[in-house]
Amino acid sequence: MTPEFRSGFACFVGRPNAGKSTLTNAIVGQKVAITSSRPQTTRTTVRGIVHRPDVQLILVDTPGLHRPRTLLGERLNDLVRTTWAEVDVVAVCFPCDQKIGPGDRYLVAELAKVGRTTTLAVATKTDLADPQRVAEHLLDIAELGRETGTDWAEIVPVSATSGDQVDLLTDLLAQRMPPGPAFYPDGELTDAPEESIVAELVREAALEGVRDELPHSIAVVVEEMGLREDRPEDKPLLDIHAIVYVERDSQKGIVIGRKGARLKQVGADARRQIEAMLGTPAYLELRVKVAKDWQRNPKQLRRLGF
Ligand SMILES: Nc1nc2c(ncn2[C@@H]2O[C@H](COP(=O)(O)OP(=O)(O)OP(=O)(O)O)[C@@H](O)[C@H]2O)c(=O)[nH]1
Repeated sequence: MTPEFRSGFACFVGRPNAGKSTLTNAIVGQKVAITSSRPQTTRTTVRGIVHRPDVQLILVDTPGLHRPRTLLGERLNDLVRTTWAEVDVVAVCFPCDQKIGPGDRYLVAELAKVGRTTTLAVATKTDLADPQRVAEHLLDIAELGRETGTDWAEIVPVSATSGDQVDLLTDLLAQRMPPGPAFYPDGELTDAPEESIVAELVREAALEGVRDELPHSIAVVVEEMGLREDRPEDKPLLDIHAIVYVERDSQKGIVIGRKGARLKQVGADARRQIEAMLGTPAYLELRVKVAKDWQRNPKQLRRLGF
């Protein structure tokens, strides 16, 4: 008898910078979610899809949960909680290079309130800690489970960067998917529309090297995207017009740079990534606009897709 097909959803949660996006990418085997060394990079729920002969595992990448200070912050937290309630497995990431802290406790306690999904603990970034420290970290995670009444289905150490134990984690997640038919066609790796992937790649490039509060002020919207007409079939060109939004005039200057140098670099970096991701040469036009205090303004948030 062939085993029953399984299919379901899992998500990684954890404090900002815990390595959730990198782990999603490592499991899917292709760049799907954007990553950066800056916390709170992830804003949208991007799915990565793992296809196996007997299982389909859909990974949902959520923003970090934090104490909300703006309307955007509140919306993000709502999005996180909704995701927790809907998925089959939640995997909490605890980076090995950092001690368990109040942020982790808050998150696990909040997660315990949702209380219906299977929870796994993942000790991420094992390559950054020596074995002794990893062992201590695993004990701390177990202790946190006892404190919060969380019954970890597994505690798995992994390194997304070196790939160590990534396959094991994938197996453990896959095993916990419920029986059911596939949700997505074979071979599809993400259901994020191409426009949103492109917008995220532009945002990722724009975040490179900016400091302080500016990273949180940047949002990108793709206004128009389509294959240029009058091109020979074997030489397609994708035209993309995107807008980089900031919150204040002063930030506009920073993003554009001296004589437009920074924006040009951002465009070149993003275009390379877009071409690699979509497999088509692209022409990318970027403009920078100010959307005053968009993180606090409901109308602006809607326009920017939140
Ligand atoms: N050495 C090492 N670095 C890692 C590993 N996983 C992630 N990182 C780095 O940690 C940083 C944060 O990784 P992300 O995957 O963006 O973290 P995240 O949890 O998705 O972050 P947010 O979206 O901000 O919540 C990046 O600089 C990654 O390169 C790992 O296994 N080993």
